Amino acid sequence: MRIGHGFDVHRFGEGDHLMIGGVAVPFDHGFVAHSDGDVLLHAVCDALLGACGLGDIGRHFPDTDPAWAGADSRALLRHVADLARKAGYRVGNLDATVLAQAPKLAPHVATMAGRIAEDLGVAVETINVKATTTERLGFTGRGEGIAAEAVVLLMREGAAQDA
Ligand SMILES: Nc1ccn([C@@H]2O[C@H](COP(=O)(O)O)[C@@H](O)[C@H]2O)c(=O)n1
Ligand SMILES: C[C@@]1(CO)OP(=O)(O)OP(=O)(O)OC[C@H]1O
Repeated sequence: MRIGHGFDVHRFGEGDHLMIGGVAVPFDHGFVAHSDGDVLLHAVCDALLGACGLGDIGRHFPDTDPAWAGADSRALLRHVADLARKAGYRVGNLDATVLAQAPKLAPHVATMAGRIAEDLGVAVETINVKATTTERLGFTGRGEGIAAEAVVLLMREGAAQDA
């Protein structure tokens, strides 16, 4: 078994929606980013890469490379899932938290979990997505941006589910 942790932050800029967990959430700002700025999927990518010992998202998709300008982070996640499979691992479970003062994310977390499950090729029960405010404290609490954390457990392909 291998454990991985991912963390990402994106600040707000102009726009009318936020991409979070592969879902376009209507909002009065967008994210400033090289890609679509999907802070949750970036944290998930980093958790998977970390568990495999494969570095981080910036190593695989440099933000200086025009190939990733405006990239759909679901495509990045599918690529990372493929790397994990090729390294001989499958996802045991994944748990993620989005730190956002606003918008309200509870109505979207089930859809986010479904999209992540689809991209990882696992059952939706394997994925848990939740949200918290930071009680108006810090940069998320001041509404300057959003952070996300993810923890993943990878199993050796062929190992029992609860091993
Ligand atoms: N952006 C957010 C933040 C939180 N929620 C939901 O509200 C619950 C309470 O949040 P606290 O920060 O007061 O713990 C939290 O458990 C989420 O269900 C949300 O939907 N969107
Ligand atoms: C995803 C990548 C690549 O487009 O860029 P951003 O969208 O800026 O995201 P970030 O989490 O800052 O870094 C990873 C990047 O390399």
